[in-house]
Amino acid sequence: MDAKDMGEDLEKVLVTEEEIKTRLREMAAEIDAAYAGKDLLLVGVLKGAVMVMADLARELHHPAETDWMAVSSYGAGTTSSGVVRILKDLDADIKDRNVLIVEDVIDSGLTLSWLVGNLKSRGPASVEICTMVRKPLAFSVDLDVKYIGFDLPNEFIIGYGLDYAEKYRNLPFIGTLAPHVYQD
Ligand SMILES: O=P(O)(O)OC[C@H]1O[C@H](OP(=O)(O)OP(=O)(O)O)[C@H](O)[C@@H]1O
Ligand SMILES: Nc1nc2[nH]cnc2c(=O)[nH]1
Repeated sequence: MDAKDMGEDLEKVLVTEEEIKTRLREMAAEIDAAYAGKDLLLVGVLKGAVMVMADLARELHHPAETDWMAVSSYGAGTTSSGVVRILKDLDADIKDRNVLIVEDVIDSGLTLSWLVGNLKSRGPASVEICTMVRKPLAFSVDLDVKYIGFDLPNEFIIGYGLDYAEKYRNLPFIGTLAPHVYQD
């Protein structure tokens, strides 16, 4: 899917496919350097992180392992509540392992705050966070995010894994939707 396929539904592109590629390469280099000679388990948070995980993992030179979690936050519509439920847990035991959580977006930060606490209670050697997008609300929670693709304004974004009603995850860029899409 591309901008052409969106017709009038696309409002604007915020981050292009090329910008995502370049930034991922830079982030992968930082991660390679930080974990050189160390064990590394990438933990993707379904479903949004599928694209970041696939592209980041292939940019890494590190022979990192991958695992997945699916969580659901009880919230109405597009808001997060901070009450999180595990829908799919990790296959791996993370005791004494270096865990890097891979996310598509940190918005309120509530999902990640909960997830970091949950994973730390399992006795890992370390837990760090990598996200493609951070939004400004996340500054109000105490989250140390080591690797950030882009800081974007407080708008609802779609593409590159991010959905609206499960659609638009397969766009190669990050953008916003025209208001009529929400009203239809
Ligand atoms: O910082 P927060 O406000 O808590 O929001 C961030 C969460 O929202 C998105 O997931 P979503 O619940 O939309 O699920 P999905 O990845 O399956 O689309 C995203 O992948 C994060 O997990
Ligand atoms: N698609 C999408 N999901 C989100 N979850 C939290 N913030 C967002 C956002 O801006 N877009």
